[in-house]
Amino acid sequence: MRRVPPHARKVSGDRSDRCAGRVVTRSPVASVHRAQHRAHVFRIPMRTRFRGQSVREGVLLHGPAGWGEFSPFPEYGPRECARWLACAREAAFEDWPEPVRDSVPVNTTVPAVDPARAHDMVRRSGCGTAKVKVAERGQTFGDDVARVEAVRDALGPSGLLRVDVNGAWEVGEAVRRLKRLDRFDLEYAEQPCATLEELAAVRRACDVPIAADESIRRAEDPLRVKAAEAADIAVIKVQPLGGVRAALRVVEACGLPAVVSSAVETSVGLAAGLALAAALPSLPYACGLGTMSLLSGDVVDDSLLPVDGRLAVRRPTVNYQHLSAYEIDSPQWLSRMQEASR
Ligand SMILES: O=C(O)CCC(=O)c1ccccc1C(=O)O
Ligand SMILES: [Mg+2]
Repeated sequence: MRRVPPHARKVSGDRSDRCAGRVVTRSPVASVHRAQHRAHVFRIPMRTRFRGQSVREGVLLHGPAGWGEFSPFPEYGPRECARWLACAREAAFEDWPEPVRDSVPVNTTVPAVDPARAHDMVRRSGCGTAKVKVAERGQTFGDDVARVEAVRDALGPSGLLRVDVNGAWEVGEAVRRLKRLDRFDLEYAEQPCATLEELAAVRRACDVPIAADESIRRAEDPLRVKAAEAADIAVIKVQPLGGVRAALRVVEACGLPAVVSSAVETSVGLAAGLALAAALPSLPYACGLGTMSLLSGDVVDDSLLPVDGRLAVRRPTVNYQHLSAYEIDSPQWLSRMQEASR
């Protein structure tokens, strides 16, 4: 008999009656109606603006295997959203791979805030690795240098410091800027340019290791990164890749070391990323799963907050009292989920 892994065990069975079941049927009217009973739309304010957003919204699904989160970013269309939904359904109805470790190292994520705030955020996080957002719209490269300098100061010389450019730079600009930022000793640079070809060119021209994020998360073929010699590291997000098992297959096929990273989810969504990070045969880098502190609240008791830079592997359970504080009535979200399931 197959053993049910601890994180796939049924959660707080008491309310499962009103939450179990699938959202999808052939009839849009029936399925949206049904979804209203089984899906919970949430809206949680962020502590700091991140990626131009000040709230995080999505849908939580409850099934026999546990809770799943469907929280695609606003700009994602139905085709991309289908993979995010597959991740939520896997969490609610299927099982996850067995963990091979009981904790996962994480980085703290520093949004495009001023240097004093960045310093403070890193110190409070307790993490020895920080990822700093740079190239924010409306800011200058001088702002980036000041933030990176503050974060290096907060980490001390033994800390690891990575930057995330979200594809904003041209090749020449990226090479010059990464060389300047490398004064603060960069562990790697995430998505310095938008395309694979540009990433490959930057990688050839500078010593800073390159990580691919959008080139995997938003690509038709996430495996092209390896063939294009565009990156040293693959940033892996479970929702955009269609779930824990699908993401595990991407990691295996692409053959690059993986950094499992969040999409700034509640602890329900983070738990899926944590399950992947826990199951990977090798985990040489800290993961980007330390994002709970970017949200002003959570839907579980036992929030996935790192302690001493590590997340203990577990799967927290939704607390309906916490959920009710953030639950909203949103037909738009239910139809978004509906469209993703076609
Ligand atoms: O990797 C991390 O440290 C946190 C996750 C993160 O940065 C992120 C979160 C939501 C959307 C995009 C990104 C990104 O890596 O670009
Ligand atoms: Mg990124």
